[in-house]
Amino acid sequence: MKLLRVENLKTYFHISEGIVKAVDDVSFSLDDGQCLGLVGESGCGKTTTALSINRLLPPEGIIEGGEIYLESVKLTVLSDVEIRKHRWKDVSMVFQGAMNAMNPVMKIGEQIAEAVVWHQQVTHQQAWNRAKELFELVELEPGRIGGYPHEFSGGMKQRAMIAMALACDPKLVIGDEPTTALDVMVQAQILNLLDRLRKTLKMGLIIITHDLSILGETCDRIAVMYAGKIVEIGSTEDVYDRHMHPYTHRLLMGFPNIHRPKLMPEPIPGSPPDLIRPPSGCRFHPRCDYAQEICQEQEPGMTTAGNGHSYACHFGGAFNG
Ligand SMILES: Nc1ncnc2c1ncn2[C@@H]1O[C@H](COP(=O)(O)OP(=O)(O)OP(=O)(O)O)[C@@H](O)[C@H]1O
Repeated sequence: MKLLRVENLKTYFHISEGIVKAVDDVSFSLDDGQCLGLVGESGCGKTTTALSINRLLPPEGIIEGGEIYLESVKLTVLSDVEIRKHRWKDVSMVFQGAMNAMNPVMKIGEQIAEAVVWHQQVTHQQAWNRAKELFELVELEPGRIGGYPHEFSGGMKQRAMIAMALACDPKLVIGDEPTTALDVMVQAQILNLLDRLRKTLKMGLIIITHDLSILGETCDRIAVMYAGKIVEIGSTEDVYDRHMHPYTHRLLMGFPNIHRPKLMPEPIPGSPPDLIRPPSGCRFHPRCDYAQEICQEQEPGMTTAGNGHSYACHFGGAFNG
């Protein structure tokens, strides 16, 4: 059975300037134990997708259409009280920058134990024992459990945040930019840790990032988002080596790549569009080197390239010459 199914999700923010179509008809799924990378530039709707799954949207954010299923539970129809039973226990999130929001005057171990008490009916002693188990699970030195946040490096704090997310043995963990503030070596260690945990705990994992180049070792599949839509999705190999969407191509060119070490990273000219008034047709057309008239006029549907690989482009693969 699929662990997660997101079907035609539309999440819009209603603000005084208009309606921000942050997630606009997004579909993807995740098998048990699988890791999916959700990638795209800032503002393309990645976090809104994750917050929709967890139903943690601010009041102006409304799920206007589509469904989200966790196994057979339709998360989109649950009341606020019902969804709380699933948060942390079934789906938990490691939030962007959360490691900087730790309580500076509380021992890290106590902060993990507090997360356990918050979500499970256990005594303080049981919570402390669980915190010790979680501490070891995320490969922090047991002797450091009485330390304070300022005594921990960024990578160690991020491990502690992951321990909190695992407090209730979730079926799915969503890491929103879990490595962004960390240096390259520590980034790789945290991604390896998440990958190991996913395999030992048999949980699903979604990694949200703007950096497509970090997902290769960890993810089974990658979904590329642009301006509120998934523009390409497929196995990691297909997205890296046989991608068809010009946006995926430009994202890959934007980061240093061990396969083409002599080439300098090239940023994508321009910036993602305003999602209150997105461009007509293909939303990427104003920034696309291969755009033709049809791209302004018609939104491309998803073209299937086999093996679960599909892309939304009228001229898929045009950059190959
Ligand atoms: N509370 C809000 N009110 C209005 N617009 C919002 C709100 N939250 C997000 N948005 C808008 O929704 C769009 C998608 O934002 P989102 O944070 O989901 O993107 P993202 O890809 O996760 O980017 P980042 O990596 O910067 O978090 C953006 O245009 C953003 O400005």
